[in-house]
Amino acid sequence: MAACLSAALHPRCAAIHKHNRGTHVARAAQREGEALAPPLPPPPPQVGWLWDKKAADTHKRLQEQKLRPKKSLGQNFMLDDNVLASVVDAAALQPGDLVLEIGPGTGNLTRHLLAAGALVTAVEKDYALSEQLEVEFAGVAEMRLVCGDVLRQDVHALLDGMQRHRLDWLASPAGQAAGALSGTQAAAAAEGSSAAALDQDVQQPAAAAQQQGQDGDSLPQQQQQQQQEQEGAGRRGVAGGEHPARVTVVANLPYYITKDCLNQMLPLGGRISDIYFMLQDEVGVRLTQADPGAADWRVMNLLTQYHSRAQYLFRIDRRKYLPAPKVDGAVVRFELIPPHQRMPVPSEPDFIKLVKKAFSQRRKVVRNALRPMYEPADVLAALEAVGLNPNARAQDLTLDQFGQLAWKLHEQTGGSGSGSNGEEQQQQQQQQQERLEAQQEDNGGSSA
Ligand SMILES: C[S@@+](CC[C@H](N)C(=O)[O-])C[C@H]1O[C@@H](n2cnc3c(N)ncnc32)[C@H](O)[C@@H]1O
Repeated sequence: MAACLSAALHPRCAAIHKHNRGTHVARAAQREGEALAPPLPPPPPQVGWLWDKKAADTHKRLQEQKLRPKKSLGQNFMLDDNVLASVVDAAALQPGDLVLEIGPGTGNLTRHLLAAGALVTAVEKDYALSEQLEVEFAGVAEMRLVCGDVLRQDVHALLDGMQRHRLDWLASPAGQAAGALSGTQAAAAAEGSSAAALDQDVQQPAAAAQQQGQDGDSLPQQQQQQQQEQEGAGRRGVAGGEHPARVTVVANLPYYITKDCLNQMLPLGGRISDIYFMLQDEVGVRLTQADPGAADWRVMNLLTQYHSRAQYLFRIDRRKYLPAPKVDGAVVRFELIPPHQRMPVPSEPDFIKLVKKAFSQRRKVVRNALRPMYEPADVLAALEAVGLNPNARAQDLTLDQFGQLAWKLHEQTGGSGSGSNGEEQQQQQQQQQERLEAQQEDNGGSSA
């Protein structure tokens, strides 16, 4: 059997990786259809440097550091290592996978991610906690810390930095030994891989690794453009440097930034494969179980469905957090859909604008809510043409129905009703054409 990555990792991680090796190789074998060796038992929590600090001791450690949880930063630390282990287990990380962690806090989740062999980039807004993390993880080649507000990051630059981190790491003794695993990993990676070419930004990294304080408003357009360039990038890489590696986002989120983080990350399918968010239970239920026609069918449901397949994984008792919030938590997985696999629409930015506008005045029927983007008479004609109730409200429509409405309005108005200028429209049509071509290629060249 090929040498294990874990043996070459930071020596203090070795004991934990010895366990993980069994689990990861077993998963790879499972994908190859081989007989499975019985999985190893979970590691005793005290083993190794990573477990010198238990999540349950968070309160004591904060006291020693003369720190208190900050409500303003949504600091509800997870005290139960079993919950954290379940989150990381659900993410089925392979050694060498890239993980973006939002809000590492006291590092409780971070330790589990590192123990799974991930290369972690963690963004923490709290300066005092960042200082502690810097000390704790000093010299750990698998860990990068960014002190800043995740919502103000240029996420593409952040992701580029993560891929460079991996290339640097692969060139290090730890990564070199990991290369010996590539045969097994490649087999595991084959599932879901789109055999993509190396993304240029990985070879020629963008100049800025992070731009704290950057105007957040300018990001979506830039993200969108880069996203188009990244279309087709592989979801999973192998241990070698030829492909961008799979990126997973994992976070125990401050509840109050959940929506903003989803808006920021959901459109990044193609660069990010999955997101595992620990969020408010009620939000998790709503995002994954609400149906059209119900009061809790909101714009975020449509955007979530458009960009991802969301799955409620499990509930978390509020008493497992420090301090305990007023509501329970939950873990939700968002499997991101790459741009060319999303539901086809005439123009993605216009489609999103249309959905948001339709929901902006929930009590109004869609044809009135969409004013002045579209004339009510045009909307009425479009609704009737696609067989929808002319008095439909936004919360009555499914994602598909919004798609049909967008196409019909586009056909009727030639796209002019959306307020786009001609140049934008041309660009959007070209992007749509490229998307269709990519889709046809995915379907083996058939135009069906
Ligand atoms: C719910 S706590 C989770 C801490 C740790 N991951 C855990 O599971 O115990 C949220 C963390 O996110 C950090 N945070 C809050 N807002 C942030 C932001 N905008 N960007 C990055 N980190 C943020 C907080 O300081 C805190 O450490």
